[in-house]
Amino acid sequence: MTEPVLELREATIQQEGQPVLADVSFALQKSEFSYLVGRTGSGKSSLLKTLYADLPLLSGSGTVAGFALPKLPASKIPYLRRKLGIVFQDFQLLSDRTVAENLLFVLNATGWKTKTSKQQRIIDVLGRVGLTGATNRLPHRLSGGEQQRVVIARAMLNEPVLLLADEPTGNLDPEVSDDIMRLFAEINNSGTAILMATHNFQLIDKYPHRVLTCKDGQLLDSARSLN
Ligand SMILES: Nc1ncnc2c1ncn2[C@@H]1O[C@H](COP(=O)(O)OP(=O)(O)OP(=O)(O)O)[C@@H](O)[C@H]1O
Repeated sequence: MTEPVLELREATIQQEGQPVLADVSFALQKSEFSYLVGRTGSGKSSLLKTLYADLPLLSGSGTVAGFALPKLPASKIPYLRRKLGIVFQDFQLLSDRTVAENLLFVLNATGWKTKTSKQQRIIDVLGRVGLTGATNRLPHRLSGGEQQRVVIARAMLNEPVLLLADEPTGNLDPEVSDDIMRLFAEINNSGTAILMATHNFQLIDKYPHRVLTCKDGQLLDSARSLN
C-alpha cells in the first residue's frame, strides 16, 4: 500500500499546553474522505490546526503530505501548506481584490513564475468549481455559496493531496451545502483526500463516509483503521 497522506500515532492535540485530545491514532489514505465530528469545544479545529502546523505536535508522531510534524521547522511550514488545501466556514477572501486577484495572490506566494501559467491555472480552477464567469468580480458581489466555491478553487490551486475543511457548509443553506458536497465528491474522486469537520449530520447521512468523532478527549474512528 502507498504511504498514507496523513497519519498520527499516539498524538496529543493540545491548546496552550492543555491536552484537548489524547492518544490520537489514525491514518487517511490517498482519495479517502472522512468527516470529523464532535460537540463544540471537543477538539475538531485543534486537530485540523495541528495537521496544518498552526499548533505544534508536542507528543506522539505524525506525518502529513510527507512532512514529519513533530519538530517541523517554521521554515518548512509553507511547503507543507502548499501540499494542503484549507477551507474554512468564514470565507477569508481578500475583500478589496477580484476573484482572479485573490487566486493570483496565492500563486505568487507559492512560487508560480510565468504570467501565462498563472492565468491558465486560474481559468482551470474556476472552471472546476463552475465559476468561469466570476474572474473580475469582487467577493462581496458573490453569493455565500459562490464565495465558498472561490475558496475551494483557491485551495485547489496547487493540486493538494489533502483538503482540510473546517465547517465548510456552516454558513450555507441546505441546497448550497449540497452543491459544495458534490464539488467535494468530484475533487475527492480525482484523488485528493478530504478531512471535513462538520456539525451537519444530514449531510453525513446523505453522503456517507468514514466518521472520526472527538469525544471526551479521545478520537473515535468509525473505520478503526489502525486497531
Ligand atoms: N486559541 C485557543 N487558546 C486556548 N484554548 C483554546 C483555543 N482555541 C480553542 N481552545 C480550547 O480547545 C478546546 C477545543 O476547541 P476546538 O476549537 O478545537 O473545538 P471544536 O470541536 O473545533 O469546536 P467548534 O465545533 O465549536 O468549532 C476547547 O476547550 C477550547 O476552549
